Amino acid sequence: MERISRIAQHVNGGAEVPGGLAAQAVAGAGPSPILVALKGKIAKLAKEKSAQKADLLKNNADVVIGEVSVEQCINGGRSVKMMVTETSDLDANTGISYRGKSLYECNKELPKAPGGEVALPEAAFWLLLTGEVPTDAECRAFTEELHRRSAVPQSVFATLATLPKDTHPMTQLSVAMLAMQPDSKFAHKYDQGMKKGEYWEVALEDALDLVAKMPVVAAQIYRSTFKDGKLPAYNAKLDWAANYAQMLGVNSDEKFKEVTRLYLMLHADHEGGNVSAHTAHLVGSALSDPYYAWAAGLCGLAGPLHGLANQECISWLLEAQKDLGGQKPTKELLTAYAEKMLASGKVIPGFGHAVLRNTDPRYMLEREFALKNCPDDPLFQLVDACYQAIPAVLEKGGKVKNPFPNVDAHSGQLMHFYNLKEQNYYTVVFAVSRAMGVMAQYVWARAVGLPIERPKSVPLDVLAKLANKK
Ligand SMILES: CC(=O)SCCNC(=O)CCNC(=O)[C@H](O)C(C)(C)COP(=O)(O)OP(=O)(O)OC[C@H]1O[C@@H](n2cnc3c(N)ncnc32)[C@H](O)[C@@H]1OP(=O)(O)O
Ligand SMILES: O=C([O-])CC(=O)C(=O)O
Repeated sequence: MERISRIAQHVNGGAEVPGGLAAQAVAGAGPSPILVALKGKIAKLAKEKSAQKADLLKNNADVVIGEVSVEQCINGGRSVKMMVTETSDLDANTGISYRGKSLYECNKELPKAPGGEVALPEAAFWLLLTGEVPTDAECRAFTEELHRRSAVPQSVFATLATLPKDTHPMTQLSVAMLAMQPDSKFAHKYDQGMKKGEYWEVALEDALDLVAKMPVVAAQIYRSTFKDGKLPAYNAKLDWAANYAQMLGVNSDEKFKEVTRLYLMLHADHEGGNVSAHTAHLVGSALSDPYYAWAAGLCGLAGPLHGLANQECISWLLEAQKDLGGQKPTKELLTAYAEKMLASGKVIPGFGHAVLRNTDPRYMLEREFALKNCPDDPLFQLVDACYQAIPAVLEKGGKVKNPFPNVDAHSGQLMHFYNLKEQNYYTVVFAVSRAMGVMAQYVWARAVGLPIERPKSVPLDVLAKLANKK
C-alpha cells in the first residue's frame, strides 16, 4: 500500500498517467495484463531453454568446445567460451545482435514513437526479455508498465544529497543503486525462503523496477550536479527514452528525444563478456539481488577502457578541436595529430575493441543519424575526419588488433550537439541504456538456473609449469 501511494505521489507530481493497462494496475487491479503477458512469454521460452540446458548437460557434458592458450589465460580470456548469455550475441565483424536480430534489423523492425524513425529502446528490452518483437500495442503497454514502476523512494535522493557535489556522476549512480537495494523484491523473497523455480519471476520484478527508475535517478543526478537541482516533471505520456530526455531539461527539440531513443536502443546489450555485464552476471550468480549486481556492473562501466571511453572521447575531441585552432579538420591534419598522440604512448579513445574487428555498427547507425541531422556541426566534421584518418594510423602502428571506431567515438558528439555538454555525465546515459541488457541477462540467468560462477585462476609459476609440459 505504501509503495502504491509513493507511486501515485510521484505520478501526480508529474504529468497525468495515460488511462491504459498500467494505470489500471496503479488503481489496485493487480498485475497489469502486459505484465501477465510478459511473464507468460518468458515462462514459455524458459521451459524450452531449460530443457535444452538439461539435454546438453545430460548428453553432451563432456564435449570439449575449445582450448585455452597461455595467451588467452594471461590476456583476459579473449574468445574463451565459458559462459552462457541468452539475450544477445556478438559477431566480430557484424557486431551485436539482440536475440538474433542485428541492430539495423532492430532499428527497422521494432516499434517506433508516433512520428519517430528510430526504434524504441523499451521495445529492445522486450525483445531481449522475450525473444520476440513486440507489437505496437504491447510496446505501448510495456512503456506504461515502466512508468507505473518509476517512483524513486525519497531516501535515494536524500542519500545522493549527502555526497559532495563534485562526486563523479557514475559514483552517484552506483550509490543510488545501492540506496535502492533495500526495496529489492528478490532479496526480500529470498529471505522468506523463495524456491529456485520462483527466482526469475521475482528477479523480473526487480529488473522492471530498476529499469523504470533509472531515468529518474539519472536525470536527478544531472540536474543536481550541473543545474539547479530541480527535476522537470515526469511525463508519463512520453515513451521511456523521450521522458528521460525531457527530464534532463537541456533541449525540448523532438530530435533530442529521437537521438536519445537511438542511443538507448543501441547501447542496451553487448552479450555477456563485456566488463559491466560480466561483473553484474558474476555478482548475480551469488544470488546477490539485481540492485547489487548492477551497482557492481556500473563500477566496471565507469572504467576508461569501457563505458567511460565516451567521456574520454568527447574530451579528446574538444582538445583536438582546440589544438587545431580553427583549422577545418581534414584527414591529413587528423593523421598527423593521431600519429603524434600514438607516439607519445597515449590511447586514442573510441578506437579499438576487445572483440569487434570491424567498425562498430552502433557507430555507423549514429553516423547515419548525424549525416542526416547535423552534417554541418563542426564537432561532427571532426568526428568524420577521425573516421577517415585514425584507422590507418592505428593499423600502421602495428599492434592494435582492431583499428576501427567503436560507438564511443561518436555518441558524445551527438549529445554535445543537442546541448548535453557535461562530459562527466555521458557514461550515465550509457548506463541507463545498458541496465536493460544486464537486467534481461540477470532474469535469464535465473530462468535457466545458471550456477554460481567460479572459474579457475592460476599463478604465473603454475602457468609456466603447464606451458612447459606441452
Ligand atoms: C563500449 C565499450 O566499452 S567499447 C571500448 C571503449 N574503449 C575505448 O575506446 C578505449 C580505447 N581502446 C582501447 O583501449 C582498446 O582498444 C580496448 C580496451 C577497447 C581493447 O583492448 P585490447 O583487447 O587489449 O586491444 P588490442 O588487443 O588491440 O591491444 C593491443 C595493443 O594496442 C593498444 N591499443 C588498443 N587500442 C588502442 C587505441 N585506441 N589507441 C592506442 N592504443 C591502443 C593496446 O593498449 C595494446 O597495447 P599494449 O600491447 O602496449 O598493451
Ligand atoms: O563488448 C565489450 O567488451 C565492450 C562494448 O562494446 C560494450 O560493452 O558495449
